[in-house]
Amino acid sequence: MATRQRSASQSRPSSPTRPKTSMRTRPPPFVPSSHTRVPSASRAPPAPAARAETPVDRPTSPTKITASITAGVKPIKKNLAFRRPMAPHTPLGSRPTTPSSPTRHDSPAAMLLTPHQVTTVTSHDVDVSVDMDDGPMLDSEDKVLVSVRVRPNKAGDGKDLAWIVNEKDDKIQLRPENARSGGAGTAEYRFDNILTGSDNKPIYNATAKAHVRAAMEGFNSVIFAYGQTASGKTFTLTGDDDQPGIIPRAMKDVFSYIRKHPKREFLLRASYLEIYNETIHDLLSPVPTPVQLKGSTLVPLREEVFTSPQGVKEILERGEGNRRTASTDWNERSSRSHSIFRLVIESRELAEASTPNHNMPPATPGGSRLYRDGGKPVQMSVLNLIDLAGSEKATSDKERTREGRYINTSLLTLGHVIQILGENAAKGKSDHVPYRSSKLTHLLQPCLSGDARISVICTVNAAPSAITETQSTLGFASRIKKVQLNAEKKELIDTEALIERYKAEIRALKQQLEEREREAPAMRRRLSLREQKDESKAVTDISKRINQLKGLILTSNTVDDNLCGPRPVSPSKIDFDLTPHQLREELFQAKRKIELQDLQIMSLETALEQRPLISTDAPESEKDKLIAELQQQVTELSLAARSCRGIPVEVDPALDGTTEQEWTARLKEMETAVAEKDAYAAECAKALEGEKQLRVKLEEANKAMHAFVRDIDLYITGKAAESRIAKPRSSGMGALAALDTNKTGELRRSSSDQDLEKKADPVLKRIRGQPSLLEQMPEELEMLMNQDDDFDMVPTAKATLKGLKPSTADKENLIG
Ligand SMILES: Nc1ncnc2c1ncn2[C@@H]1O[C@H](COP(=O)(O)OP(=O)(O)OP(=O)(O)O)[C@@H](O)[C@H]1O
Repeated sequence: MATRQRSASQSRPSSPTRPKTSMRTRPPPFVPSSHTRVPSASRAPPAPAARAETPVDRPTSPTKITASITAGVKPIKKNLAFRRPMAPHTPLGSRPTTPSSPTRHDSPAAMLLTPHQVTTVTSHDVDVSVDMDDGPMLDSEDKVLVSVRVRPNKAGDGKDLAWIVNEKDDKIQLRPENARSGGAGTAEYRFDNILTGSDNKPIYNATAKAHVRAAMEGFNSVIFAYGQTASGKTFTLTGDDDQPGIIPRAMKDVFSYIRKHPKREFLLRASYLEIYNETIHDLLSPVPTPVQLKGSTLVPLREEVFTSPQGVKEILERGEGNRRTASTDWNERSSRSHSIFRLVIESRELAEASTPNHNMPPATPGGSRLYRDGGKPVQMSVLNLIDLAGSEKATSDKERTREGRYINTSLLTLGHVIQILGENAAKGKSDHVPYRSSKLTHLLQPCLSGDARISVICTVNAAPSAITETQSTLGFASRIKKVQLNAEKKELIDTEALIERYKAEIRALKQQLEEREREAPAMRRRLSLREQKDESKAVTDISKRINQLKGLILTSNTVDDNLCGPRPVSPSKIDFDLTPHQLREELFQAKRKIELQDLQIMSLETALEQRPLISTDAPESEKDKLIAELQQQVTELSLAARSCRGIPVEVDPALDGTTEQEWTARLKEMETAVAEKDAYAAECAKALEGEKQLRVKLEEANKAMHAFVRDIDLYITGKAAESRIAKPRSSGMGALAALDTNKTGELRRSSSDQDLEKKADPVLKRIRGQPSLLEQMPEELEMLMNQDDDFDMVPTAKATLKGLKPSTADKENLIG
């Protein structure tokens, strides 16, 4: 089974302590907190006691620093598919292979929430040609809208179907020839809609459009798909690129509705859950965490504010990526969990800025600040879009069978609850309804008990092989039709709505800004250049925050259901009916605004110089990557710093061994490099030793040569002495010169030498009888000349010595 393992490094970090900040402190960047307690779908306005932690700090403390939700969280791969890719339209009854476990795709990027989520990319391309206001109205609002969608057969001709499908009259009936094989009768079923085909647009228009509109108008609404596995629930709810399902179409309509209601402002936030094996999981949480159902409150639950179709697309994409799916015997990508996409819609009439509501009662502690501020009540509703897991028979895979048991049990409980509710409504009873028997019914309790408008799309497989399952689904559809609803609009007159908190924060920040603005001229004289820069930065940050908060609140001017991102607000027009005094006042205000903008420009320039490593609208995955890298660096540097200071370093388990692994690898690399260098050094030493030996040999050869030369000199000197006539010849011109001359065959004796020789004739005669010194060349020199081919230098030395060795002719010349 694919379980979500929570490593130490993935554990949620504790929020850092909030630093105390003075009034001059730069306000924090807007980062809604990750987990927000939400009211249950039906109990939309939270009771003050169970007040939700909201995605922002309280308006009264705009300078508080909110912890980044992703601190310490490992980045997780982002799943790029918006919707899980649908398996190719499987022929009915075909059996794809079964993998070992369901996938909870690697949780995608842990995110830093930005106020706009994603606002700049092109809007989700959904073809919704029917305007929301032109869509169908709910005819019987106290009843569940029940539709049956028949999945087309492989050929698409409806020929081999076991059911007679009458779309025109919204009837479905088992063919008589199939009645026996299914063990069922041929009773006719009638519902609000019987739909066929693969086009998702008519399905959306018939089953969901009115409910989305109701949600925008302040009613809690639920749309869910129920049916046997592989009957087309996910295809209906999510769809694919060619056929967007109910969820993307609904989101498109939400923006379309805002666009068409210029007198209201809206705040949208989304969460995405799944119930897998009776445990609720938050599909938007970067760290897989089970969500607890406390009463009707889900904790912890991540809610994300979004401001554009692209923003919600990104949320859906992430949630879809985290859903557990697996291949079963019937469906290649079977949902193994019930998934619930929740959209909280807050809206209220735009207040006329210049007309405070003086008629309202004064604010009392714990009472409504709304009246004091001239605000209007806030409508709050929840739209739940639910894709239930499919009921199924035991499969060939153990794990799938176990999941199937959980799925079937919770669906049975849902059926049971629906039956009791139907009976209670029909017979005017109030029997106990076992909502808490399963997580699904517990979660849906507020809606099922009547406080929501409900639309159910029962998907069926009309093949003869699935008659029993189809009958069971149609039975469920019939039972839920009997449930009585009593949904009412929720209007909050208190200030707990998020939209009001944002508004209050905007007011507080604006006040701060005005104060600063008033003090600005005096301050400029008093402050140093650096302080002035800081001041201007603080001012810019406040205005930035104001703009961020304003950006979260949507109006018809700021949203576009088709284009990318919010539109700029159109400039206000000049009213020529104003008196000169009023115009002067406006002019004065405009001048002040310009001054303020100058200040902002200065601060923006400073900010530009110190701009962050990554742009704020970079994809979440990049931000997460950068955060992870920086965290890694911080950890490594702090470890290094500790070890430098001699503090024993304990390896942080949160590092998950990665640093240690990295350093071990580096150490190995260095050891290899050292070993290579050692080997090279040993080779060098060996070569040096060889060189030394060569030098010794050369020195020996040198000595031998000198001895030889000395002998020659001695011989010549001796000859001169013996002649007793001439002075001895200098050794410089002695043997070597003589030998050189001799070598060229041009040994010339001077006439005076010849004379001397004649005079020394008796001595010469004596010497001639003895062996020549030249013939007495030392043996080792001879050896050296003939051996030692090992070294480069030897041939040179050898050549020199060979050059020195006189030839027989030379010797004869010399002696003779
Ligand atoms: N109306 C339809 N037209 C064309 N293809 C369809 C239709 N309904 C379902 N399919 C195809 O049938 C397959 C199974 O559909 P899907 O996954 O939506 O079933 P499911 O009811 O959600 O199953 P599970 O409960 O196992 O998750 C998909 O490949 C889907 O594309």
